[in-house]
Amino acid sequence: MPQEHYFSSKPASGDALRTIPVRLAGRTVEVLTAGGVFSPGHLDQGTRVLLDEVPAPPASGDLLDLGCGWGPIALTLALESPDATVWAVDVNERALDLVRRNAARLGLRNINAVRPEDVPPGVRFATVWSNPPIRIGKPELHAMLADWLPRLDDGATAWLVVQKNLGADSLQRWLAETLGDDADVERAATSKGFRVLTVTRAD
Ligand SMILES: C[S@@+](CC[C@H](N)C(=O)[O-])C[C@H]1O[C@@H](n2cnc3c(N)ncnc32)[C@H](O)[C@@H]1O
Repeated sequence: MPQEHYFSSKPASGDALRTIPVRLAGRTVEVLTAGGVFSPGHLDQGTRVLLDEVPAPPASGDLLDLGCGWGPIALTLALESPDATVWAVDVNERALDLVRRNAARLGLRNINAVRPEDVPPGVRFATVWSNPPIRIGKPELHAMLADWLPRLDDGATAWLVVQKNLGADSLQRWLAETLGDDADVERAATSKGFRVLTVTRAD
């Protein structure tokens, strides 16, 4: 059997549900998590750094959490921007199921938790927030970002958190080289061993 990762599409490992308390959008909420998804026992430290560093999201439009896991980023976007449409995208179907359940628990009706291929191709994003799946490997990560970042609206910004020891600086260079004049790539913050990178699409 192939080794299982948190990015398996159908995790085989135990799916016992558990609830954990997390602080999202300035309040403590109980969310459901399960084995076979990323960081099931607690809010990942990189995600915490991202959520502490980003400005308030746009109040309307389509907002993307790329690689949503059980949903801390998507839930935050939906709590902070109730009039926006939040796309929570992941290849892991158990993660998508957890996001749907967590949205229902919090009474949120503005989250679409879907596989990447199920986001209509015409949708453009007013922002992207992501703790991207570095461990899928560099070619796969680059391909994923090259697919999604050009879908930012003109002038819109993506916020990416990456562990410094897992190649944050080389990813920043790759983004700048690859996107060229189409986007401005910056290091917005460094905290607790993580970099927060921004990619702002040209107007
Ligand atoms: C580092 S985890 C972050 C999860 C969640 N956003 C959080 O902060 O806890 C990255 C997520 O990306 C997902 N992923 C892997 N490959 C992907 C792809 N090609 N497209 C979308 N998501 C992917 C993984 O399944 C995983 O849930």
